[in-house]
Amino acid sequence: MATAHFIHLHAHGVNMVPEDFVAQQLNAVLSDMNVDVVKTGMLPSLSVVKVLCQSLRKFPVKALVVDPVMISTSGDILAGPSVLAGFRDELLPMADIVTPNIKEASVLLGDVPMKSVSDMRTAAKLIHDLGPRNVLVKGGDLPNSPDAIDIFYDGKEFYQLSSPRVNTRNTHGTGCTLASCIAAELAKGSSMLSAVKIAKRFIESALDYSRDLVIGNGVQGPFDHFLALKNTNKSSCRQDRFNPSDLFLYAVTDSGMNRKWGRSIAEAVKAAVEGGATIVQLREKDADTRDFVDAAKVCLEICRSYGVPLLINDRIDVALASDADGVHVGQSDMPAHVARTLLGPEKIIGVSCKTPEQAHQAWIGGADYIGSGGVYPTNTKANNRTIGLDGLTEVCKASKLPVVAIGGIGMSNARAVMELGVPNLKGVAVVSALFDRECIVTETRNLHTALSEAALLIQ
Ligand SMILES: Cc1ncc(COP(=O)(O)OP(=O)(O)O)c(N)n1
Ligand SMILES: Cc1ncsc1CCOP(=O)(O)O
Ligand SMILES: [Mg+2]
Repeated sequence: MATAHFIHLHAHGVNMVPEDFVAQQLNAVLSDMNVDVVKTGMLPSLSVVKVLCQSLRKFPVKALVVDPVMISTSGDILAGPSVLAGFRDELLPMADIVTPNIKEASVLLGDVPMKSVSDMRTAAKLIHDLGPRNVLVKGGDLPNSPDAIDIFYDGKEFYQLSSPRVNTRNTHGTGCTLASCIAAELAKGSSMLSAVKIAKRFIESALDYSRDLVIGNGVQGPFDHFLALKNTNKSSCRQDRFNPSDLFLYAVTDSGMNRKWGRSIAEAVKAAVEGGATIVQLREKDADTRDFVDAAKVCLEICRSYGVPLLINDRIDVALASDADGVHVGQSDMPAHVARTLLGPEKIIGVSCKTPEQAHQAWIGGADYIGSGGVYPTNTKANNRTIGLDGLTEVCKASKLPVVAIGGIGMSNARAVMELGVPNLKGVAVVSALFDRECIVTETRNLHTALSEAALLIQ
């Protein structure tokens, strides 16, 4: 079977489609189907812009995504001043979101300089004043920036969305894909900010996946949109990067407890996964860095053989050195967005949150899940405020991310936590009830059974 690649060619010539033919085509599609979302790409003339606006007035859609293609990433100028006037006067006021890169943002605003993230914010606001409901200024081409920073502005708040810059020549078509992905997510019912975040993460993953592709001889190569269909062994791009149901029974180790019971970290981890732990975190507060990395590598082999993800508490360096599946960070650890930049799109990032506001920030920062607690008082973490079942419920209800409950949870109360049945609550994280016990396998098995029974009740 031939491999399909979505190929964007550099412009070698342009053949304009007459505007009445474009009008006919739009009429044929928009009158025949209930189109929810329209996304525009390159619009070559003012008359085509006008035809499009007329059609959209006749057949209104739920969302219009405007990718103001005027200058390609490769620097080709794709639209002249009259098209620019059409964008400003007619199309942008109808748009639900417009997604200029920094060169396009500059041109839209009459060639203002765009040299910094602060310039991007100013531009987002000024473009918003032209009429679109939301603006995403893409900073992929911003010079001297180690990250790909985009500014999203919804008319009230600015959101700085950053992702690690993927070092590859295969960036051709990223702008079109981002806007198409936003359109697809909106059609599926996402909110605008969600759609933008999902699209950005898709681009990041696709760039990472395609970084070494060699297709054609252009300065830029195309990237591969079909990464999700490929069965790859590339560890940086596992198929199921994170499955929220993995949070069901989250075993968190403790070096003090292992010492007390005379066990190595690896022995403790092996027992927990044998008993049915669905995800493991190494929380080794007093381990030497070298020992920690070595132990993580051994634990990773054990966990991989059970198909269980292994995360590292606090230590991004140890996660990177051992190629663990991700990290868990708290409110005073490395911020999630920095961890994301360091670890890349495919690693799992969990963030501890006690409040809805922290949960919102974790989501903005690109986390995958939230650990919320202490639900009950605990001796395992000193000076940790207890939030109770009410605090947990509040976080779960507000969260856009899956949540795992933590703190003082064991056989006596795990059912009560699960039976809350609140949205997003996926499981419990446990330290002492598994690791400060004589037989870790038995304790894990019993807790797994109790949680499964409770989960059945709330279905
Ligand atoms: C799953 C999970 N949730 C919360 C925490 C606590 O993290 P943090 O607040 O950073 O505290 P420490 O564990 O680092 O002491 C966690 N580790 N895991
Ligand atoms: C790490 C952490 N974060 C909030 S509570 C807690 C400790 C949980 O340990 P235990 O399960 O023994 O109460
Ligand atoms: Mg921490």
